[in-house]
Amino acid sequence: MTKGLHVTSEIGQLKKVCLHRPGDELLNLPPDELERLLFDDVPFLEVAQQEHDRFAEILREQGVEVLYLEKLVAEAFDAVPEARAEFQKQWLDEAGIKGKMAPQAVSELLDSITDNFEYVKKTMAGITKAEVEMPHTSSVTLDSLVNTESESDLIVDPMPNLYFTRDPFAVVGTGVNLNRMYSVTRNRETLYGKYIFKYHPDYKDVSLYFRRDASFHTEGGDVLNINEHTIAVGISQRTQAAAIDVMAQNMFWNSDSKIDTILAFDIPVSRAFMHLDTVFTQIDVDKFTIHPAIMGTLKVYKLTPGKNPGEVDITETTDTLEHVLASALGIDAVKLIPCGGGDPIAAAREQWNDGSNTLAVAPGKICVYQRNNVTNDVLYKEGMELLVVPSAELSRGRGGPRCMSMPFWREDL
Ligand SMILES: NC(=[NH2+])NCCC[C@H](N)C(=O)O
Repeated sequence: MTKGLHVTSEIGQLKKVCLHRPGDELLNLPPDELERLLFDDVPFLEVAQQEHDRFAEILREQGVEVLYLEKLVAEAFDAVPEARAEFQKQWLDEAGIKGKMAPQAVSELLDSITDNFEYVKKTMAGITKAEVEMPHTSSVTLDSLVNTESESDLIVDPMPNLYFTRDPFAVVGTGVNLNRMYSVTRNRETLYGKYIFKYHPDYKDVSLYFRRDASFHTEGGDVLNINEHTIAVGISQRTQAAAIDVMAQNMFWNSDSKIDTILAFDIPVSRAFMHLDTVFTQIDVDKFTIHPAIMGTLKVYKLTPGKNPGEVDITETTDTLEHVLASALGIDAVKLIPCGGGDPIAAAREQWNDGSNTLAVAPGKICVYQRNNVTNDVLYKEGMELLVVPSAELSRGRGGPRCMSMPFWREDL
């Protein structure tokens, strides 16, 4: 199969996608730390894995090659053995390990894992105190004296949100935004992308349009590929307007990107609408599923290259969502299909469980969560072909089929 990345729409036939199979990180989720770790409940891992395996199988049945994040990182380390030590140093720096002796003890634990695939999964899972042998020499630190209440059984936090591969990086055209993420807990996830796009034989030559050491934060759930020249980006809880300025500079002026229009959608800042793709996703050439709460007039800013190198022109449009999307796609009209079929209670419930967060494998053929039966019924009646993903456990992390996938290759429309 071809090397590199190629994504110029949200709906062109999906050929390759990157997933992460939920792993032991979900066993290390302390119930009293859920909010900080951006989770709403503790999923039952075995069932979450079964559901996820079914999701992957559904994609393979559609002719999609399924890549796993953890495997890509291991392949990068297999290809360039020195990369693992470089990664480990950075991973340790960002792991938030407290105490004098603990970093060394954790490092030794990781070094004892020879197989790169097992090693990568361990760096994702988190590390408990019981797993490392701490030397008995004094390990008192000011932090351990002062913050006695923050004693945790974990030395290193798990990364429970990793199965939402949509967010740490975002493929645009033939390049990628390697994100700096909003939260400390999720920002550690971007390290895996860094090592894939630096060392993996198939992906090391792609252009980066954003970097994880940027001053502003952005996440892939906010980036929608409208066509080869246009992306939509949410200004949201997760993506700052200033991050979009950086993207525009890099895409318009400092790279091989074909993007010459960025539409910045200013959406309300809230947990339920954390990313643009929690309020709408494209499902067909002229159809989107949306959360009704976002309907009506929306502030949208259009960024395009200015006359002189390095200049970006910005205009503000205040138009309906339908008009903005139709003109971006270059078509007469788009149809917005509301989550919950217009019933406010069903809409709120099903949006909470990612009823508007669909993944198109081809125009009109979409992966949806099984539990959102009201919305799914509406989509079915609109003529969509539904690929139904079981969702009792996966949905507890607040992300749906789009959040759980990062397309690496789609056919052009
Ligand atoms: N693209 C998305 N909508 N991703 C959803 C991510 C959910 C995750 N628990 C978070 O808060 O970050």
